[in-house]
Amino acid sequence: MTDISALIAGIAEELRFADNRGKVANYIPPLALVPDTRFGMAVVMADGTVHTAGDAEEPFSIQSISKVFALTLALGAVGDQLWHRVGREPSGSAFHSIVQLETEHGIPRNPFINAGAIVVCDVLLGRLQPREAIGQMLRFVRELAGDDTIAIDETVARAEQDGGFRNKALANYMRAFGNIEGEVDLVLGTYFHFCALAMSCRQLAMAGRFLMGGGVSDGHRVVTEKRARRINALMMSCGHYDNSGDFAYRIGLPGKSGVGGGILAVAPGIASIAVWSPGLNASGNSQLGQLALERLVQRTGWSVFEPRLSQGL
Ligand SMILES: NC(=O)CC[C@H](N)C(=O)O
Repeated sequence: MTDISALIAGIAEELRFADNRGKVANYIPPLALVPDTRFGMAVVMADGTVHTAGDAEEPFSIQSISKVFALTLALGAVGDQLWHRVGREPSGSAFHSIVQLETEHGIPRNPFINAGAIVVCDVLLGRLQPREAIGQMLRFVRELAGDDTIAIDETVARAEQDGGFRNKALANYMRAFGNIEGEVDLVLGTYFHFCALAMSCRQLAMAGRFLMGGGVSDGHRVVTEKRARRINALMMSCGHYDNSGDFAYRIGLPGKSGVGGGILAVAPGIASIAVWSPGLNASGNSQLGQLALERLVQRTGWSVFEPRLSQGL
């Protein structure tokens, strides 16, 4: 039996003095203030045991990782109807790219790029007021994590509302194609509040349990097994923007990153994993977070592409 606590403590120690730490995002001013020396990791095993290392209890801005929770809520609200308005293919483009929207008639490639997540928010607002949708999201992640202290960082939400010019362009552009139905400001306000959720590695790994557990978290069914499998498939193919292929190649787990430097990764049936290191690579994914996950899967054999001997292969 591998000692997971010792394993991740070892990885945290190895990466402590890494010199290629990536660059902290600065286009959202409050994110630029986070020191690049922060590093946290949390692993929740299928049996419920939790292992943490480094700054695993410190909340950080989960940013695009919220797109996983928003997608889950939207699928719950409208089911497969969602796929009329957003695709399921990797974009091969940057997270905030606009280029494909012109030739693809305002239909974003997938729900994990900004354009796709903005459409997902618009879908949620088809049934709820922004305040209700934000409240629903907060209740959802609190329940998934089993932790009522999770909050939204209003400073981050406001900073994105004050800047966020690319997101405004994306939303307006999609509105021109008829793929945003609500008021652009309200849709974006909701989107920015989702992105501004602050969670620690422990809270995030706890919240990811339903994706590890075939849709079940802590004995409660959150989504069907089929839906959990499909969300994992989207995370594998699209969770890291134009870096998704490389993430699958190196790590081999469904994962979703955010520009706050967090990554949620899922080893189905085995573990839910969160890692945080604020420095980003050129595609906007945590540089050391990916390296830490790569080392973890190399040492545990948790990649989904690993032959599972227990299944008689
Ligand atoms: N990749 C990300 O985490 C991007 C999210 C960020 N809030 C944005 O919209 O730009």
